[in-house]
Amino acid sequence: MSYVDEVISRTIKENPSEVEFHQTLNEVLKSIEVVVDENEDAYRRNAVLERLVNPERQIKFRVPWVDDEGQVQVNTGYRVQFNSALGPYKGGLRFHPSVNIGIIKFLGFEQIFKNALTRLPIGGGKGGSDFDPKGKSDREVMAFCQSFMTEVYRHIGDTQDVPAGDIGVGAREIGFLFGEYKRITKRFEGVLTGKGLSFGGSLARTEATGYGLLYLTNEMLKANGQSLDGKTLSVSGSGNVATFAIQKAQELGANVVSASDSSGWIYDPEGIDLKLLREIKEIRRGRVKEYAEERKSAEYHEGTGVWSIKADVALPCATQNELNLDDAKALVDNGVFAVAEGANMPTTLDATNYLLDNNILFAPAKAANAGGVAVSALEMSQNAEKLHWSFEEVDNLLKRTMVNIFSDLDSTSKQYDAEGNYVLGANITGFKRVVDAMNAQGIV
Ligand SMILES: NC(=O)C1=CN([C@@H]2O[C@H](COP(=O)(O)OP(=O)(O)OC[C@H]3O[C@@H](n4cnc5c(N)ncnc54)[C@H](O)[C@@H]3O)[C@@H](O)[C@H]2O)C=CC1
Ligand SMILES: O=C(O)CCC(=O)C(=O)O
Repeated sequence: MSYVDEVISRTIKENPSEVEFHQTLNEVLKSIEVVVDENEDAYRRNAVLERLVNPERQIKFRVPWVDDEGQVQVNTGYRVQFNSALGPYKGGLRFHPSVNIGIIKFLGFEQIFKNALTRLPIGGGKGGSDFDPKGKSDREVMAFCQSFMTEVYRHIGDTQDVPAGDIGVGAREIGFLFGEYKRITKRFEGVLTGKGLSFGGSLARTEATGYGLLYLTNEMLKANGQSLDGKTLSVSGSGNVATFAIQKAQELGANVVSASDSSGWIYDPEGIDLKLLREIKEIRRGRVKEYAEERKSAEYHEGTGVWSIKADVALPCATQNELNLDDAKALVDNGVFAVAEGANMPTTLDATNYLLDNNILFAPAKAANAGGVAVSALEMSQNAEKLHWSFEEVDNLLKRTMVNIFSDLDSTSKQYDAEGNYVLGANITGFKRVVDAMNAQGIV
């Protein structure tokens, strides 16, 4: 059995219920096998893969809070500090009822390589809770965030571990978490990113993941003789990533015809009216169904199925495993020629392989959505020097980062005789950077 296969099977055996973590382990480790084979003796002796797949630290804790009826509720909190070879642990917090240790570990493992791709000094981590902010009052969300921070503050800091948002954690939650950190520690520092602009947040962080996705997609299309101008785009999700992906795609001349949430999806052939969608999602905290009730050109469909739309480019921006093999077949049948992942691991492994086998341009999440964490790292820099940069400065650095990431994927895929396989390009580029740093730092 190869070293990679040994490590995959041992890790699965030791962590049997962590199915999403198994999925990313398979994707990443199988595509870097060629590099591992070249260095097998040294990697085995130094247990490089064993150290890579085992988090440096994982913290699980109780989060008790009081709801509006006076009832005590108890949720579970997690912070997985996966790898600090390149810098302080960095990665978001997810608040969603589906959260468990397997999901946080998959996200944390992906984050290691994503952060490496940005070339910025950030290690990989992730956290969250099975708390569901949906339907909770602001006071309940605050009570939860304060309780969460009461435990997690002792493990984080601006040079140790810097959490941020993810699903269910936006500006409101980051504000509550920051306030509690400051109260407990007496420190006003860049311990979280995605903060409000008046207390250390960076311009363009809110837009960064969605904008970055489009900058990278644009590069991928350009390198393959295509452009976004005049193309039809199907997008899933209607949260932070989807919103700013839609906005930038429209600015680049594309017609975006869909969005979704966990209840269903909308199809609007005249193009998504982003002002209406944002009003429903951000102000009313409503469902995408309301969009179709208010806009004549739109239809609403309950459940899944957003990938059955005829389009040129698809951008999954909702959640993991939202695009399966049947969806991938529908995309190919409907003429989609490019897929770029805004969400983390939205495409199942068999769907990814089907798309690659059918020569669909495919930008994997750890490259395509790295713009968010890249601007988070720029927020850390601004906090460290106690300065604010302009929107244009940050946006230009974001654009440059995404252009560089694509260039790295492209050249690595060519170097390993797999031109156009950006999954392999991303995994090998990220892996080499992390492992070089780990090796230089000794056995830690
Ligand atoms: N916010 C950020 O900066 C980054 C987010 N991501 C990833 O992007 C994805 C979306 O995150 P955000 O937009 O930040 O979260 P969000 O909480 O702002 O929005 C999530 C959206 O996905 C939808 N959704 C959730 N579960 C769904 C399901 N089962 N089916 C269909 N829709 C579903 C929700 O209704 C919501 O519209 C996640 O995979 C996240 O990990 C990745 C990089 C950075
Ligand atoms: O901005 C950050 O630190 C986190 C972003 C994130 O969670 C992600 O890239 O998945």
